[in-house]
Amino acid sequence: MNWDDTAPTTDDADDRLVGASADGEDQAVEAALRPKSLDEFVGQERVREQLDLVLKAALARGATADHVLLSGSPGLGKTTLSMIIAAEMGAPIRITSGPAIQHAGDLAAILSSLQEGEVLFLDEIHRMSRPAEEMLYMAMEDFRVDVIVGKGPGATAIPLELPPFTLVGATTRAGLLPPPLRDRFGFTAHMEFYAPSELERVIHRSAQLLDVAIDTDGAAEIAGRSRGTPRIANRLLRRVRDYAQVKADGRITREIAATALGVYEVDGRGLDRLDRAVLQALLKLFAGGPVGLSTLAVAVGEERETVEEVAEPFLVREGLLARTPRGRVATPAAWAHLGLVPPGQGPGGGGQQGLFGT
Ligand SMILES: Nc1ncnc2c1ncn2[C@@H]1O[C@H](COP(=O)(O)OP(=O)(O)OP(=O)(O)O)[C@@H](O)[C@H]1O
Repeated sequence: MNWDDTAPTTDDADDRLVGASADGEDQAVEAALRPKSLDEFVGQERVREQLDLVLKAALARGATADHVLLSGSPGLGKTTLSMIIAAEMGAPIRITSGPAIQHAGDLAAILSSLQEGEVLFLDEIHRMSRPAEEMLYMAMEDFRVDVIVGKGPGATAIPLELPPFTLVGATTRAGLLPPPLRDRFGFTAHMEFYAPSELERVIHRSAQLLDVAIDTDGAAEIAGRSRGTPRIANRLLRRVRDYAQVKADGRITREIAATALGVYEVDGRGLDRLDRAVLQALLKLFAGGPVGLSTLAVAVGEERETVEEVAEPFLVREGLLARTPRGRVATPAAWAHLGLVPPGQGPGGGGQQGLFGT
């Protein structure tokens, strides 16, 4: 057990410039930067096209849209898309999350106060309590809930009719949803990470809304470091804007963006200090592995969970690190990224040249 209050937790560690979760500042600015319609929503072409059909067909029938499940990593636009669904349907939206619904009664209170056609956005739907989840099954299918009154043998179920509504569930872990819940969604969309060209469009759009001057190369530089995630792109844009205002004439060019993000220790591929520390330990101390997770964590002075949950997913996704049954292994791309030479591959086969060069 760890009694060290000052040790970084995974939450602390994700409170970083390239963390995908929203921090306080993000929440304040995000409302202003959210696209308001499907046309404004950048990327995710297939999801957009399919959703457009689902919504238009429902509108044409004068019906409420089918329930929608959105899965994907944080910051890819699930909340934004749920608001767009409501806007496109001309319906109000109610926003809540799985952890906020711990009792079936909490859910019954929300469901029974919905208006006809309203969109209920349930973020982190996989974290709802079991009894609430079971109540949701019936609500989604039959627009009805049974409210249990009393306890024990005298308890009675009072059926309560609900107005038709659209549930938009969001989850980062679609695999954790019980099949009966997953099956009740009429439309399921998996949100992918964004291509750099799509993030450039997000950045140009946000720069315009924030009244920041940015050229094409400046946007490309920020996009390349944004880890496929619009939330990170918007956050990096704000930090680069600060730098451009203080150190230059306010205009963001490639050079300004690269220098500013260098100050914030976000490298050309979007790795930050923690990511690079993990890679450097793996390459320099363990010759590229395989090495066990705990040993690697001790070497970088972080918690095991921090390395596993905060740094590794992106390193694996980028093809820089592999998780194997024998431990963590660096890929050739990792050696190249840090400008190091794998053992045995240096001039003359000696191997270690350049190993401590950066
Ligand atoms: N496709 C997009 N086009 C433009 N901006 C986007 C897009 N997707 C997301 N954004 C921007 O990224 C930010 C984060 O998006 P959002 O809050 O919808 O993500 P999320 O997937 O709901 O994240 P979380 O899982 O943490 O709730 C918002 O400010 C939004 O403006």
